[in-house]
Amino acid sequence: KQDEGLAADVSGVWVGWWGICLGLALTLLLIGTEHRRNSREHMVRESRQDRELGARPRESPSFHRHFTTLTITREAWSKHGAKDGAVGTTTAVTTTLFEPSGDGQTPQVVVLVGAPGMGKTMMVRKVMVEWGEGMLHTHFDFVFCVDCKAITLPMEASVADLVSQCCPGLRVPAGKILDDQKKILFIFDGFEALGFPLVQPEAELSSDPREVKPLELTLLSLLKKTVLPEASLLITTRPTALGSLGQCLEGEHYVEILGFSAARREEYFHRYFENSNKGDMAFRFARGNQILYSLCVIPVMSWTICTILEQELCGTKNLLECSKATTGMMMFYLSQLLKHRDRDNPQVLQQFLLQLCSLAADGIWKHKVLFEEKEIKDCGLDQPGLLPFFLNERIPKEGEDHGSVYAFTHLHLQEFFAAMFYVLEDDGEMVSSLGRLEKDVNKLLESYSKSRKDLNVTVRFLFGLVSQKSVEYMDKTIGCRISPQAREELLRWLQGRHRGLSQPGQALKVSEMDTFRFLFEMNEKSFVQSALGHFTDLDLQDTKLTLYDQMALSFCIQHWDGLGCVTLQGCSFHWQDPEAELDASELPCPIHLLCRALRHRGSALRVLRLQWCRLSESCCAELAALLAEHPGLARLELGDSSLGDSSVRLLCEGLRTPGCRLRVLRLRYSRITSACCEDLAAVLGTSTYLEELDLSFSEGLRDAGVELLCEGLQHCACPLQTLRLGSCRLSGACCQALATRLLQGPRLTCLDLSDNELGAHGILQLFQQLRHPACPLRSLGLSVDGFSQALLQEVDTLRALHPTLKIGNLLEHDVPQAGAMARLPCHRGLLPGGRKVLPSFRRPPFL
Ligand SMILES: Nc1ncnc2c1ncn2[C@@H]1O[C@H](COP(=O)(O)OP(=O)(O)OP(=O)(O)O)[C@@H](O)[C@H]1O
Repeated sequence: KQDEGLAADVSGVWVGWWGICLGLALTLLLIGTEHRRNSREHMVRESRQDRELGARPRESPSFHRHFTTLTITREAWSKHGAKDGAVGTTTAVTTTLFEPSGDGQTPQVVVLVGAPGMGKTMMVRKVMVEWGEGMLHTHFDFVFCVDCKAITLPMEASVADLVSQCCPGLRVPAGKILDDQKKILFIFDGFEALGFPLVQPEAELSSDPREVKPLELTLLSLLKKTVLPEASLLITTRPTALGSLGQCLEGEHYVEILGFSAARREEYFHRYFENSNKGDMAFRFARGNQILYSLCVIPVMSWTICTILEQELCGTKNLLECSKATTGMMMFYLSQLLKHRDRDNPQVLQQFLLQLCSLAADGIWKHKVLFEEKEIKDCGLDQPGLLPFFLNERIPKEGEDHGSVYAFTHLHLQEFFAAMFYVLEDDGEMVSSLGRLEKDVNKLLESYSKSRKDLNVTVRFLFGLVSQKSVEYMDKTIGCRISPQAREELLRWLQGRHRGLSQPGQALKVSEMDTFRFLFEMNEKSFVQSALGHFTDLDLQDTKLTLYDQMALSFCIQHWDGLGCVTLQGCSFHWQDPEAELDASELPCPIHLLCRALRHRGSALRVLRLQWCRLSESCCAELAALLAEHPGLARLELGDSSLGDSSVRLLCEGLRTPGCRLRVLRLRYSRITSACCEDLAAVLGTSTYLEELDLSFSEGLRDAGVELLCEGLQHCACPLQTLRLGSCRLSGACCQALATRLLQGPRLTCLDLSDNELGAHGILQLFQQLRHPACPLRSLGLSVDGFSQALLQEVDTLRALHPTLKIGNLLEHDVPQAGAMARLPCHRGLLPGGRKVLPSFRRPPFL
């Protein structure tokens, strides 16, 4: 319903770009010397009037505010085909259209080429506004704009009639205006829509602006310059019509619109949304989804996304709840694309789409984005009423003898149609001329799993298309039938692929991010439950999680009841492009979505591993809230150089709450100092659950920190069994405090002090306590390789007293992945003195 409402709401916008009548059938805009100011003002008003948003004038911003500069290439085309060699890419400001080119010549005829929705009409409007305001193109006194999409034929008129008819109040006779040809610019917008034959005998054409002829001849005379040969022309066209246009023109200059550059995409979003917060939010959303962001190069796609997000923001005020994943946006785009087609015969569209999708899929399998004219014809796609919406004609290079070649406007559009190929209902009558491609979903999925990672986007769209919502939307809004049959195959494939990846006897884990993306595209709770119900672990290591990924992950976690263990070691959580200039202070903490999902009712989470994730303080506050609310969470592993005292203090708040039942807390490789140890000691003193505390490799902890921790250990309720302080740059100074607590903390069975320089005296202090028969310790971590003979003898004595006691290096090496190594406090694991942060693996075995 919402979708329908949205489509109805914005229908006005599409009127503009799909070339349905904007107003007058033929718009001629005119300025004469004596009327210049009045006429210009009038035209500026006209051009600026935002017809696009006519449906909602309240929100209608000025044309200037909306217009975003486009990137163009000059002379990308020539009559004989695409130019060889480098093509200059310029950021277009309209002034450049009629500026002298490299050879110093001012172009008289400019052809503006662009795929549908690339912004040709917008560019024309910009030209008119700028000229009308007297800012640009001031060498023209008269500008006439012909909207080719709205011309109704037949009709007879001379050029002078056209001028007079459109400007009835003009006191200067039209004939007089036309005398000074050089001062006139004619704009033909949407040349491809001219529905008349362009080949006419020269003799039929007019050379006199006052001569009355059928309108098609009058217009053709203007294009072929048999009349007003010194007037300038600006012609916009989709690539499809370039061939026929080239036959009419002489000495033309070609300019191709390439769309929005990266910077302009961001600018467009901010221009679209009046409210800068909303603009930021919407852009962040699009930026966080690589497919959408890439599609935003096409202005109308940017518009599509903004329009949908605007609606979402009205409803939820928060795009994090936006369920419109990529497929949803594409379907909306498609629905608008086909809005004004003839709906009388839906079978024609279904048949056309079947052929189009078959072509797209065939291309995707063969890594092919260009299609020859023959293929298009063989498939029956050469239908003028439909083809130009989907495929753009490219003119071959000089010397190439095959006909024109065609391409989809964007690779992701081809991928979308390729996915549709697998699910579009076929009434059996269609005889595919491609014929070769099998509609076999399993083959697609298997190839993707094995080697064809490039099929990822196609598979993603496939999941999106078979959702219940999509099937209904496509049927109702577009009139095209999708079969949800493939759902079963998709489900079996998802269940099977991770089973294969999990080791026998180990927990069944999901370790591919794309699974979550697929499930998010489908967006069905029950499907997630069926797909993930058998798995217990999630393990994504060293993955860069975009905002889209986080949304997908969080959606799946919320509906994954059996999820017990989450390992996201070395992952990064991006809410925006790291290089973006957007203010990040307003953003929720990077793991907000994850924590929110993990808190869902019925969550079976026991273990959460987030080492090497560079978590900020605000993340620790979120984790504290999670600890407080999630009594099932038993093990939390964090740690890297971003974890400091204030972060640990925040965590301690969560640890002290009655709801927290954490048993194991690992805070390794951190920056913590003795400053936060009082808080940790308080936790040790009060928690009745915490059994293991691991602060290994936290080099700022030092002896003072350990002494403070020992205060907590003395409480008789302290259930701590394992305390790991390996590689914390401790000296013998902390040994007295530790030795005393060895007997007081009745449950402490493992103390790891490996890779610290405790000195013989400190070690002997510990050994002395170990001799006591009541000492519960079973493992003592020490670096024994430098032990003196006397110390070794002590070890033997202790072993005789406690045969099960282990003394030796206990450091556990959860060495981070290659990428995460760079995030260590000191580069490449070396401290300033050359000492290794990560201890050597070459340790002697336990004594
Ligand atoms: N420069 C721009 N600045 C802001 N928005 C733009 C710009 N260009 C295009 N758009 C958006 O894209 C939509 C389509 O643009 P436009 O109608 O100019 O495309 P077109 O190339 O003329 O398409 P068609 O070939 O279908 O006529 C516009 O209605 C507008 O929403």
